[in-house]
Amino acid sequence: MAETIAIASDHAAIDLKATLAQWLREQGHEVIDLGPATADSVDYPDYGYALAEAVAGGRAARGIALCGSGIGISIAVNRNPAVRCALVSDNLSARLSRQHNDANIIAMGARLIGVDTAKDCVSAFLATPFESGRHQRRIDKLSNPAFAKEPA
Ligand SMILES: O=C(CO)[C@H](O)[C@H](O)[C@H](O)COP(=O)(O)O
Repeated sequence: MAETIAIASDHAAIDLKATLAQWLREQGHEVIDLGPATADSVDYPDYGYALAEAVAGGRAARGIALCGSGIGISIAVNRNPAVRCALVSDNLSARLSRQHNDANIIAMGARLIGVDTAKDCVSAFLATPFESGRHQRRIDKLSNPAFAKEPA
């Protein structure tokens, strides 16, 4: 199913961002590229916050966050309470981010994984449904920490 997908990076992942954006468009998805547009050094929070807002505000159904390791931009987007971003590095972690965590953004590190692995992660992220059930209860606790219980 074609979706609107927002994508953002820092300078370290600009080539991977362009490759994934083109590949997703070839599959019929609408891609909102939130930048950066050049390889000049930038700060990942600037782009991560814009990506989080695009997904949280409904402009995009899902998001892809990229930086050198994926760590910095995943921290940035997860500061938005409507975001559940998972840092993934293979097909299984991408699938689990959907099945168990209902992730609406995945983050990947362009300096850590290759293009084929990144595409595999994105394919799994887009194709895998949320399993709900017990996982919904846990996600509810992420949305509202007041639902959480004192650990026994
Ligand atoms: O956030 C990161 C590390 O946790 C990312 O890998 C960044 O892309 C990285 O810090 C950028 O580093 P650079 O030396 O400024 O290219």
